[in-house]
Amino acid sequence: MYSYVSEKIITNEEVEGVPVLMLANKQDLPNSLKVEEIKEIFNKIAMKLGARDSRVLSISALEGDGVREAVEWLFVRILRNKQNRPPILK
Ligand SMILES: Nc1nc2c(ncn2[C@@H]2O[C@H](COP(=O)(O)OP(=O)(O)OP(=O)(O)O)[C@@H](O)[C@H]2O)c(=O)[nH]1
Repeated sequence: MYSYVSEKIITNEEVEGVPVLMLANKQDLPNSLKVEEIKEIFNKIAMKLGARDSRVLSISALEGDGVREAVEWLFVRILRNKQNRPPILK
């Protein structure tokens, strides 16, 4: 169900070309879904995204692990987006 919904959202033509960052949170918990398992689910969706820039990162919001890397990944894409996808003024 979850992957069906996220697939419907990120393959929608209105978000075509928009980078996708999937965060595998709660990695500090022993029973959390591991990043490899999440990648397995996500890779099936990523195939439908073609050349879309996408990444799965392991984080723990509680302990802060991986948060900086995630924010930096987004920061770089936001800067690029400003040049490549300027806002449509209505
Ligand atoms: N152990 C751990 N707990 C976390 C982490 N991130 C969030 N939580 C806890 O998960 C609970 C739900 O967090 P919310 O921010 O409300 O997230 P949510 O999307 O509403 O709920 P979830 O489905 O649990 O993600 C809170 O008690 C958070 O403290 C994490 O990285 N590690």
